[in-house]
Amino acid sequence: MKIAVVGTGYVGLVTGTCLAETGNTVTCVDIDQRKVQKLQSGQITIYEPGLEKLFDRNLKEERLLFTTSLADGIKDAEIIFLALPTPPGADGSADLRYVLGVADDIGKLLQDYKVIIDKSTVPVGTAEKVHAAIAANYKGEFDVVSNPEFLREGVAVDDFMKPDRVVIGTTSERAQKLLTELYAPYVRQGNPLIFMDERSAELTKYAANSFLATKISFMNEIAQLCERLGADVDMVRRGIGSDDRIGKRFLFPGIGYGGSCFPKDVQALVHSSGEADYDFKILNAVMEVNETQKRHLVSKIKAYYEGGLTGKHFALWGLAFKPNTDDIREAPALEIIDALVEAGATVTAFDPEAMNNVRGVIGDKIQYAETTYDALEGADALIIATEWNEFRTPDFDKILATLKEPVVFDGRNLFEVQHMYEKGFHYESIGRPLIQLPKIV
Ligand SMILES: NC(=O)c1ccc[n+]([C@@H]2O[C@H](COP(=O)([O-])OP(=O)(O)OC[C@H]3O[C@@H](n4cnc5c(N)ncnc54)[C@H](O)[C@@H]3O)[C@@H](O)[C@H]2O)c1
Ligand SMILES: O=c1ccn([C@@H]2O[C@H](COP(=O)(O)OP(=O)(O)O[C@H]3O[C@H](CO)[C@@H](O)[C@H](O)[C@H]3O)[C@@H](O)[C@H]2O)c(=O)[nH]1
Repeated sequence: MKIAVVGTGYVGLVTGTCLAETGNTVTCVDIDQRKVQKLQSGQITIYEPGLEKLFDRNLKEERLLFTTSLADGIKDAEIIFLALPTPPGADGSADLRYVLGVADDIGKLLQDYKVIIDKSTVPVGTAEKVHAAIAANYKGEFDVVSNPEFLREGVAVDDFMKPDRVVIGTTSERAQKLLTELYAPYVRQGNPLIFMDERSAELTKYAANSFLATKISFMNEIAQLCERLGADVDMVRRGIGSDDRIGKRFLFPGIGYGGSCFPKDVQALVHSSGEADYDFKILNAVMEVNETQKRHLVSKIKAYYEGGLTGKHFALWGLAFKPNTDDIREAPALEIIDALVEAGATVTAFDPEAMNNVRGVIGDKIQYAETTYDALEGADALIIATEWNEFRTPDFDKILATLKEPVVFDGRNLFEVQHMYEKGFHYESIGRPLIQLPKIV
């Protein structure tokens, strides 16, 4: 099939590349000229494991094309995906200006039947707005479908190629037929294509993200309780996760959820609820708990250094909002940095992929290390903010030998508490017992 993908950011590039991989010809459109030039010249613009190989192959075989011209991009396409940003507005609502702006442009360009698919995360009723924006300028037949994307950064290729499910919101039989054909190679393993109306599909996306965020905030509160009651959240997690009804995944406490989706989507659903005259109480609490959790590790650090943080120097492992991505949107590590610097401390950070992005945003507010161990030079303590695999089995003796004092604040519970104690560390993590060593400060 001939496909256009409008918006070549994270979702657009993964969608375009994975659709080309099964033999479709995909033209990706973006207004960012530099991005398009880079992609045309064969340089991938995001770090996503496994994507580059597919990108190279499909670019070389001319199934994957890039342009800044919407008219050229959609001219021959049967299907147009919108993978445009929907950032939070000042009031928390999803900003639809990009989606509706492009819909308006598409309306001026359409000449024959096409299916316009909304892959962006958008509030209930957006498919109708997109339809109206196109219909204002185009009087022929077309369909607008809500087809939310559930991929996770870091495993996005697998999530797209072998999705748990594909949700398709449309009541048009013609669009259903086309999308059944398009997605056939991806749902071969028996995972379902779930058809529903547009509004339910739009809400499904927000419900999924909000439910997962709720799971995380719930576990962060259990972790808070563990710290107060002398229980171990790792044990509680295993104890409840083995019940199929609860499930093992997304039960990891930490430094709060971040990334480009959960914070904005929970906020947007709360806003939509308000507009529908409904107070979504659970989600308000989920957001409040997350804000508290983002400050929790720094609270522990401040409590440890009774004399204050002025003049203290910290090594920070991890900047990306989660491992296997260079994405730093709403990364909790950035809030930790702000709080430490504000309290008079200095920071040297290391992240395997995200340092360039961080440099672009906060510049020399912190120092950047070449390796995990370089970051430790001259530091009073180590702080862990992202659970990259390479941080999981470090050379503890080297850490002991390099840090000024053997102190580790771990926001991701990477190490065994007992092991750290035996090694001689003062080790604080989230929701687990603290085995007290004599204070060093
Ligand atoms: N990032 C994820 O993991 C993820 C997963 C599922 C769903 N989503 C949703 O998908 C949508 C896109 O997210 P993203 O992370 O890919 O965003 P992004 O910011 O990475 O990419 C958006 C792209 O759209 C381009 N763009 C903006 N205006 C344009 C226009 N008028 N014409 C053409 N291109 C234009 C931008 O230049 C940018 O390259 C959002 O609604 C998001 O909530 C994201
Ligand atoms: O047990 C857990 C699991 C995750 N997180 C945090 O939650 C955030 C989000 O993680 P994850 O969901 O893995 O990352 P995203 O790539 O943002 O993916 C989410 O957001 C996407 C955009 O909407 C959706 O498509 C995905 O299905 C949804 O998982 C990160 O800060 C994680 O550190 C935890 O704190 N504990």
